[in-house]
Amino acid sequence: MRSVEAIVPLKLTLFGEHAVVYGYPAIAMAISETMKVRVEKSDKTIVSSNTLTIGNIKVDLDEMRAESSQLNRVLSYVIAALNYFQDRRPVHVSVESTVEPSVGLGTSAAVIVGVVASYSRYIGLNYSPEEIAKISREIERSVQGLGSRMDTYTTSLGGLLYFPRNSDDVMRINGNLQIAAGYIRRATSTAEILRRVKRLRDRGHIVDKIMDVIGEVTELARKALESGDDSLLGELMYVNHGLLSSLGVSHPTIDELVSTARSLGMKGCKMSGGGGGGSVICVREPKSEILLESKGLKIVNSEINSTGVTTKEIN
Ligand SMILES: Nc1ncnc2c1ncn2[C@@H]1O[C@H](COP(=O)(O)OP(=O)(O)OP(=O)(O)O)[C@@H](O)[C@H]1O
Ligand SMILES: C[C@@](O)(CCO)CC(=O)[O-]
Ligand SMILES: [Mg+2]
Repeated sequence: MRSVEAIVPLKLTLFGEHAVVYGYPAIAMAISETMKVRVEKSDKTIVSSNTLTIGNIKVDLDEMRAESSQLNRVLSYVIAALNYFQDRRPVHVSVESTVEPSVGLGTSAAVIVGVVASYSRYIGLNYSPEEIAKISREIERSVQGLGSRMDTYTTSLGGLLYFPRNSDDVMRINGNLQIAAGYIRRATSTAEILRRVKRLRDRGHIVDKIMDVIGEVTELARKALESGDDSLLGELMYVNHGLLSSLGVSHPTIDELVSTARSLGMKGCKMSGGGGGGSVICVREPKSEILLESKGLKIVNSEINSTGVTTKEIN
């Protein structure tokens, strides 16, 4: 076999981001916006990507020098995913993404899941989606230091998923939600925002109280999803957004968007993912994409993806 291509869905966090890192519940959804990761036979280990901030790069990992710290940071998830495998063969890893990196859509998780899924199949391992999720979760945590299982599990397994409180379980939610989503570029990474939240939490108990309320909002949202109550779900999005804003993880443009949506009587919007800019979701209605675009957000395909990561061999 010459190569293996993985198609990985990106994800949106519906409720509970940041709090989930500390054991509170969360809800996320895999979406129809996807990333392709291809592993191909090569003489040397090379990584190329069409979307990284340093341009359309091609890097020879075997010759990459340690002092290249910018490169190291940008490629850290790909490198960690390849290094997970003891059976290291020279390959060309190419990442093709329709969205920019680090926009709150789980791009870090998608890159890892894509490499783990395609490389494992390339060397003849037959991992299940659950195994890919578990391995990818450990890789993401090893790079970021902090983080939950949410993004790696959602991009591996697909669907609308509920992550229960203080547990390693993942449950599928039997519900349907039409959402509109978009993103603005951000200057910072989720890893950096996670460190900021941790510093804030280490300074006092108020953060745990806020996260506790986020947890309660998430539980109510799960019930609203199951009963198809979009108007309650939308209200809960506004509340969750306000709580995230109080943790300092939002962004002026996004706060303004959410507050404009509320004053226009729209059902509900919130930031989604790590924050500091990045993604926004709204309960889908005729005005929602117009509002997102009017504030400069790039719209993403946000239909539900139910398959999770898939791979195919190319001969
Ligand atoms: N196309 C890509 N090619 C290679 N690496 C990528 C690509 N896209 C993202 N990454 C890696 O993921 C990092 C971004 O991860 P980060 O967690 O900050 O964003 P995100 O996963 O989109 O957001 P969130 O975690 O909030 O959902 C990049 O710095 C890079 O290391
Ligand atoms: C901010 C966070 O909760 C979601 C990022 O998409 C981080 C994590 O769960 O690992
Ligand atoms: Mg990430």
